Amino acid sequence: MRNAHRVETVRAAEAALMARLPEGALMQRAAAGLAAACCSLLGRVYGARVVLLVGSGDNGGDTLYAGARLARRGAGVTAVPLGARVHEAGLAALRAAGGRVSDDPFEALAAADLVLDGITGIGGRGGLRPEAVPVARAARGSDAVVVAVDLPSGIDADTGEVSGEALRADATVTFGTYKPGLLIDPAREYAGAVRLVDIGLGATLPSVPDMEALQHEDVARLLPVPFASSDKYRRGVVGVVAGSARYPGAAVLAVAGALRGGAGAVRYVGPATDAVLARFPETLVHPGPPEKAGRVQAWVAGPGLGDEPGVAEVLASDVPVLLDADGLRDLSPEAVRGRAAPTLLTPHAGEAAALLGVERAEVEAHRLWAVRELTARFGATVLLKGSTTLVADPDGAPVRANPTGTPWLATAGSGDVLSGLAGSLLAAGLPARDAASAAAYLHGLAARLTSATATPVTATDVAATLPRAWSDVTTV
Ligand SMILES: NC(=O)C1=CN([C@@H]2O[C@H](COP(=O)(O)OP(=O)(O)OC[C@H]3O[C@@H](n4cnc5c(N)ncnc54)[C@H](O)[C@@H]3O)[C@@H](O)[C@H]2O)[C@@H](O)CC1
Ligand SMILES: Nc1ncnc2c1ncn2[C@@H]1O[C@H](COP(=O)(O)OP(=O)(O)O)[C@@H](O)[C@H]1O
Ligand SMILES: [K+]
Repeated sequence: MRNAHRVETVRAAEAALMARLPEGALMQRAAAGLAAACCSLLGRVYGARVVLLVGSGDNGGDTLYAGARLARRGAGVTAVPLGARVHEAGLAALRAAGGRVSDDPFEALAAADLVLDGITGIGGRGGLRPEAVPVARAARGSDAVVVAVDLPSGIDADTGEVSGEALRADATVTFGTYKPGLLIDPAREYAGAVRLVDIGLGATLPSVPDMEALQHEDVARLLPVPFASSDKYRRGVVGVVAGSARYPGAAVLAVAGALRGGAGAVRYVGPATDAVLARFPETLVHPGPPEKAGRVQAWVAGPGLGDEPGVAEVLASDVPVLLDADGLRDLSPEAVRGRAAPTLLTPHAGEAAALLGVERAEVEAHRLWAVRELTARFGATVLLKGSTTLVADPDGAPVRANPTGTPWLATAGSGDVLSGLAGSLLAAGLPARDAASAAAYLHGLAARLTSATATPVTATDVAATLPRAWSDVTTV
């Protein structure tokens, strides 16, 4: 599991740890880890030209001490102070190691091999200040590798929001724990590849994080495995209410996802039975209504449904229900709140915006807020799709950010595959939060495996690659 903690939590844990350690020890740990990461990125340190962008706080201090370590190994290190103050002891260490200070950032950046962004860390508020903006742009425009210290300056560490300009890094070296902003777009994209440096904070951080991201081994533990005594009904039957005369393909894609999600059987209910059977003869089909179709352990309703009935009927059932696409249209919180069994909503940003009564751009800029707000209003588990898929649970468990996926997934019908897959995991008995996050993980991984050759993927490809993703996750 990759854990993330909010600034307030990090500060409290740091204070508790610092009380047990000699003064400055934590900053030295951070600087040592940062310098080591820089050495591995540079390959050859001796003679490398390194520029430090130094703000007025401790983030600048980390950067100066790391710069001093690189200077001692023969790098030519130039610090560019950008704040009203500078970490004096760090600056003295850099000078003692042979580093220099320049007030012309542009000259230094033009020749740099490596740039360290130490403008702001967890103390940063708002986007970059105007005077730092041209410097950040010059860093990005240079040939240098840009490494953000703790986090890219200008992003919001707690939410992943970016208001104004932020520095775009190739890599981020973060200390002690991930920050939520490093897991959530738009900020996540600014961070590049994130490397965590252990500074001993595990001893004082709370065991329940503020956010988390599953890894292969976590997903492997969640996925259902049949036993010798299993039969198809005990493995779970997932019912799929999807498709219409206009969108029969959505039914096929949702069933494709459902067949690969570990349920023992998939029951399709709706008008696209011919299309579904032509593609997947193993499907049990029924024209509807859902309550006449036979027993299921979970329902998926909505993909390509148009104005076809079925949503109200599945909401009236006493089993877990996943609503997607047309199943979310005009959905009232009361219809969901009154249910005894779990409900999982899987909107994309546009659907989330409609449910919240805001513009789509608002959801995209404030993804964490949007997923939490939907969860609170509907009393349901919510999977918000998009560039970073988020899963929030009404019981207040840490929000999960999905670390897999690729923008190639932004292709028609891929969401239908996801809803079938997540519904199948629900039917197999996973709690809604686990079903949603394991499904997003496998779905994103399947898309990555499919697009490994940098070619466009189709929703059908993603569904067909789900078994490879499953095996990739379970054979670590
Ligand atoms: N507290 C600790 O024990 C440790 C802290 N460490 C480092 O310390 C950092 C936090 O240090 P600070 O609390 O000093 O905070 P920062 O270094 O993040 O920055 C705070 C300073 O930046 C200014 N500032 C705020 N927003 C700005 C903006 N948008 N543009 C320009 N300047 C802005 C503030 O006026 C303040 O002077 C962490 O991110 C980490 O890098 C590490 O050394 C590990 C140990
Ligand atoms: N920019 C992006 N980066 C990564 N994944 C994305 C991006 N845009 C969309 N996705 C993913 O693609 C899928 C699209 O689902 P959805 O919007 O419901 O499409 P459809 O309705 O056509 O099936 C979701 O899993 C979503 O998370
Ligand atoms: K930084």
